[in-house]
Amino acid sequence: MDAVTTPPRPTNEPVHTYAPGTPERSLIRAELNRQSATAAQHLPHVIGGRNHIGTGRLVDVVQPHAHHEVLGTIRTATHDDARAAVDAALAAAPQWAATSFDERATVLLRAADLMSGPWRERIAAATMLGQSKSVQQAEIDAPCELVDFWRFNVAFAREILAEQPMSSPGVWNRLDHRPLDGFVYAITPFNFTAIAANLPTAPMLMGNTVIWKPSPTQAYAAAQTMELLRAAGLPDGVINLVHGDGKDLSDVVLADPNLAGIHFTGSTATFQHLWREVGSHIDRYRNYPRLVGETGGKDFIVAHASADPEVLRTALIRGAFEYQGQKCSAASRAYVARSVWDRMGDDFLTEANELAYGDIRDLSNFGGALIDRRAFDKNVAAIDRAKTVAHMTVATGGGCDDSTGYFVRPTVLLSDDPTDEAFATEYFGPILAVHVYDDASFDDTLRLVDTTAKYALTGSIIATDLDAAAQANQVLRHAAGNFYINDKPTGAVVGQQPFGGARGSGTNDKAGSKANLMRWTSTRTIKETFVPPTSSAYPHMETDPS
Ligand SMILES: NC(=O)c1ccc[n+]([C@@H]2O[C@H](COP(=O)([O-])OP(=O)(O)OC[C@H]3O[C@@H](n4cnc5c(N)ncnc54)[C@H](O)[C@@H]3O)[C@@H](O)[C@H]2O)c1
Ligand SMILES: N[C@@H](CCC=O)C(=O)O
Repeated sequence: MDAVTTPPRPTNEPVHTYAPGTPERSLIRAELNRQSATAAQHLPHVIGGRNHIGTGRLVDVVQPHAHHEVLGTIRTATHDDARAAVDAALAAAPQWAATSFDERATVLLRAADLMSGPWRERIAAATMLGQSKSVQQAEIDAPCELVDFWRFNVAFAREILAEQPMSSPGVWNRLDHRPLDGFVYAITPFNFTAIAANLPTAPMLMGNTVIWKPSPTQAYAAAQTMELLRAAGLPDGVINLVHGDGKDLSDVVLADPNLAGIHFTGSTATFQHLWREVGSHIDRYRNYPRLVGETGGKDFIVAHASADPEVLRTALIRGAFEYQGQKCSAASRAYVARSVWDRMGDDFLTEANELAYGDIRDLSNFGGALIDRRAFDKNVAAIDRAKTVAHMTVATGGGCDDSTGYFVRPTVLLSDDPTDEAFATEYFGPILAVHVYDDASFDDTLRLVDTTAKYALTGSIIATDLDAAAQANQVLRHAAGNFYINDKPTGAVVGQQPFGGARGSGTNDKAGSKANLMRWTSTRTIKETFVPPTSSAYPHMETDPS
């Protein structure tokens, strides 16, 4: 059992600006140059603490904005690699479960300090190059959100351990927050280095051993994050990093009786596939695997007739087009009252048209490229379809160019039909569908927002009329797990806006919160009776006096 100690009180990691003349600007430039000039390395699996090359298909990991520049190679995990990872996770489990909470937490607190300090530019530059993030977008991801996940999770986990039941005289009740009885499979998306690192490390903090499969397109930063964790003292076999598309890996991992949980972030379709696979194996498992998945979104901004046009314009630009619209939280549908659109629509379209997307090594760019060919093709197809739809106009953008990188211009689709697929389908790119509604139709519009898409991740109401904001807050109660009033629907901060959504957007276990950490512990209740009874008779059984 752990002593009740007090870990350092977390505060959010300060966000650097990288403005001209700042020290961080010179440091990141130097690191971008260094990494760009380094010859591509093979990024091995790390199984049981050992680098493991494997024999699977070789895949290039490239810079999305300059796809001829190869950062590294990975090999897709085979059934043999998967078996080795399962064996390593199971072998490390008893010792890790017996390791005190403080020792487990120390690994993450040290990792957070390394990330905040000496590794800061290295991971930020890797995220920029591998995932095509502007320096500002990399900064709020890794380092900042990742440091926050690690520091806040330690504090939240300590609160969980400290919450104990009441005891009555003569009895001591305790809760033993055990790790799950098996291993956890963490499957992570391309778009956030912080999410990719949080998914294996949250269960690890609670005493579980983990198989971590990052996205192939995030493998470059993931490999460096794994190195950082090892430098912070992560014991061998506690997290086993296995690369690839996950198909062969899942054949083995999902069929293993010791699968105790899946910690997933990615598309709704992939999570549903995994859920079905688990269901088909349900009678094999020793426990019911915990399934935690944060998935897709079709996130909205609703502008009431009282909206401040400048606030709305900024929320739309940042919410829809930062990181090329590749955030699960990105605004991809907007409903704007006609009187407001008349005042800000042209300015908004002009600003969107002028946003600079390009090579993220040029710090003057607002954004970079889409992550890969698949994403590019999906967005091109969506724009091509929109051009053929009678009730829709491509109000700005629509340009696509994959000659050097997977570039799609910020695109606004204006539609008279708010039930069009552009208001319901997640394209995961810089495409915003806008419907301009009559000012008097605010009530109907809110109901439309609630029912058009299957997702419920994030959304915003922009209004200076507080009654209108309150009405939206009420009608859209189930339409978003993260709801914003007079702000963009992106940019949740750990410890401030716990993040996640329901309906088609996931299990809403709120990454970076106590609720999430609770999923990685299997609580045992212990009752100890100091002077136990020695007779089974109860007073009511005594004979009445005659
Ligand atoms: N709700 C959230 O918090 C959140 C956060 C980030 C991203 N997302 C969502 O993620 C999606 C974009 O990310 P993506 O393109 O990486 O998603 P994706 O579903 O294509 O891939 C996610 C991960 O699943 C893996 N995968 C796919 N099939 C697998 C299988 N059979 N076995 C094991 N692993 C498998 C992928 O290789 C990747 O590592 C979007 O839908 C976005 O909304 C959601
Ligand atoms: N938590 C991030 C989104 C993560 C998904 O991609 C945000 O709030 O913008």
